[in-house]
Amino acid sequence: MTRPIAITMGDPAGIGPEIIAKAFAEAPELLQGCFVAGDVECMRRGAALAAMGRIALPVAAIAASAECPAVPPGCIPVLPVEAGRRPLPPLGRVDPAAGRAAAQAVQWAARAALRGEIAALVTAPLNKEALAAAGLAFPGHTELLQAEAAAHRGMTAAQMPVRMMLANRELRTVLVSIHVSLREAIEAVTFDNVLVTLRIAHQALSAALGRSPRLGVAGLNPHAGEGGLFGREELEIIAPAIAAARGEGMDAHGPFAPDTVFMRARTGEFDAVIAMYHDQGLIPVKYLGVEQGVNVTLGLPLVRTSPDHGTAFDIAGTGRASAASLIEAIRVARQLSGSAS
Ligand SMILES: NC(=O)C1=CN([C@@H]2O[C@H](COP(=O)(O)OP(=O)(O)OC[C@H]3O[C@@H](n4cnc5c(N)ncnc54)[C@H](O)[C@@H]3O)[C@@H](O)[C@H]2O)C=CC1
Ligand SMILES: NCC(=O)COP(=O)(O)O
Repeated sequence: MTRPIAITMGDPAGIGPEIIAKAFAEAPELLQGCFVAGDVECMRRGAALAAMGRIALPVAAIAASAECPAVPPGCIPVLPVEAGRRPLPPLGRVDPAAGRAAAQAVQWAARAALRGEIAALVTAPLNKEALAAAGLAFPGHTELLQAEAAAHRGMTAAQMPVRMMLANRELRTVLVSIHVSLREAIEAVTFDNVLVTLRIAHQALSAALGRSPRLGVAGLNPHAGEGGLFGREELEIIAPAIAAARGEGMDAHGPFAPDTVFMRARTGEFDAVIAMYHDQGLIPVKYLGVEQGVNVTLGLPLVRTSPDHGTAFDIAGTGRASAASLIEAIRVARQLSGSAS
């Protein structure tokens, strides 16, 4: 039997519940066998927003993921992950209770995936300020999932390196560092971090593509340092890491000027670009359209995807949020987990 896919509710003060309900309404076949890990009342509010005055999809509480197939089509199955009822958090602002609820859903789904109960988890966005306000020490899903997976295997987080990949149908980028200041990100451009990023990207994309991926590596500095005129990280750190990766049999190239390497990948020269820090890699993908991008965590012993956007507090409660990126994330989770719809 195909195992179900859990969609975590995200921060209930944001657009998560609304876009999940829209995904159930707009892509019913793809969503078959999916259930929401979260809160029933938050999902009912999301379903009402998604319906925009029409009849909202019904929300059915389930007690276990195994009950998912018994829920009739056209109904949103929700597995409550927190005991008892809480007041609905206000929409569109940072709220510690909402941050806690979002984190509990992710923790529940991570553990269910690690014990093999679900095929994959697709995470609706959470708000990092709300997560911190709730007292959680993780900057985002990526680090939280890394900690859960490492603990499950009896390892430290450092022993289970993970990387963020953002991808759409034209471009993939894998990041050397994620949620740190730009100053720290520059410090994180080390031989080991670049080589580990190449290894993780190579392994994940080899499995996905069925061949060795062509990896283009961005430089850190303008013009990839212009032979040392604008910085020496390319000469002293990035090029040696690429040479080591090539020595391990990877099809890695660069470092290339960061302002043109994405264009080169998009026109087919590389399967993915290794970006030296968060914004270097995410801006090109997001600029191609927030509705297309999917965030995939590489290096975990589970499948996790997510839309490429955040909680969009500015439009929460207006009914204007697009479910396109979430639907794409569910499609990719199905592909990666081999779970047919
Ligand atoms: N996977 C996740 O959990 C992610 C969480 N975040 C978090 O979300 C919070 C807000 O981040 P922002 O930088 O404001 O980015 P954001 O992606 O939430 O919003 C940026 C802009 O895009 C619009 N937008 C986003 N998603 C949309 C959608 N589905 N339909 C229509 N318009 C949409 C928003 O209205 C806003 O104008 C932060 O706490 C951030 O850390 C950000 C990215 C991913
Ligand atoms: N900018 C992407 C982002 O912040 C998503 O982070 P995560 O929650 O997937 O770790």
